[in-house]
Amino acid sequence: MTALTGNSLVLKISRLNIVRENNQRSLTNGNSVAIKLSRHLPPIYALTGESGQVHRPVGIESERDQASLYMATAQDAKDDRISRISSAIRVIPDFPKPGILFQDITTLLLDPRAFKDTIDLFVERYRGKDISVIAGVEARGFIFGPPIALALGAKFVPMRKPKKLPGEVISEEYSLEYGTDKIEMHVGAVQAGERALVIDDLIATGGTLCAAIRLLERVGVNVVECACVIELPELKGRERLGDKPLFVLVGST
Ligand SMILES: O=P(O)(O)OC[C@H]1O[C@H](OP(=O)(O)OP(=O)(O)O)[C@H](O)[C@@H]1O
Ligand SMILES: Nc1ncnc2[nH]cnc12
Repeated sequence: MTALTGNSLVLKISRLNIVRENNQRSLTNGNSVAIKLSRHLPPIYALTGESGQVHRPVGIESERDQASLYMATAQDAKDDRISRISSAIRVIPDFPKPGILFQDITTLLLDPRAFKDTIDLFVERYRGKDISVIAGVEARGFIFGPPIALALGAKFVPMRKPKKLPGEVISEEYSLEYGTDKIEMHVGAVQAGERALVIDDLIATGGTLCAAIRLLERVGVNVVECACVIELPELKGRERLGDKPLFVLVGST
């Protein structure tokens, strides 16, 4: 539904409305303004709703305008989700050791919308990419991996800390921002030739993801990409991954 109120154009799109008022854009819930958007958009525009579907804009002057409008608005909706995710992550100084700025994703999990946005962004990226294995790293990769695996119709393979898995395992050691550790995977959980995505909440030095990649590649799995919610770029984990693609949603918050 579309309505003109004074100099405001209101587009009702599923549960979100867009208002243009005094040359400022706002998202509204019913008639009350909830969020002011800061980025510039073309004068008349569309919005991707919760389903990710792009709604058709009105008053487009040319095919070219229309194409750039779709791109701008899809990007804005994506940015909106990213900023919601970023603001839902809490940062705790000096945990677990002095000098560490701990990125706490438990607050993201308390916000169902931001948590869903996180999963949706990963699923949108990997849908149709023929991925049969989602390998999640203990512990926080166990939170984000399974819903992605279910949405993609892939299996979830836990990469566990030592002595947790009951069957025959292969293991890899790695160094951390604070300490060293080891991860293990059940023999037979994956087959040579499968296409895998490695998921974790965060990349710091990249040691954990590199160990996960080594484990999978030792048994002939093709690791297509690694995906994390957060990257700490100053720790150069991306460089440690070398040519292996890395997809992240937010830089350190
Ligand atoms: O890029 P890196 O330097 O390897 O660090 C990243 C890893 O560190 C954190 O896990 P942590 O080892 O603290 O284990 P936990 O999730 O079991 O607490 C984080 O969840 C990643 O798995
Ligand atoms: N700064 C950090 N915050 C949360 N998890 C981490 N793992 C390694 N470094 C971390």
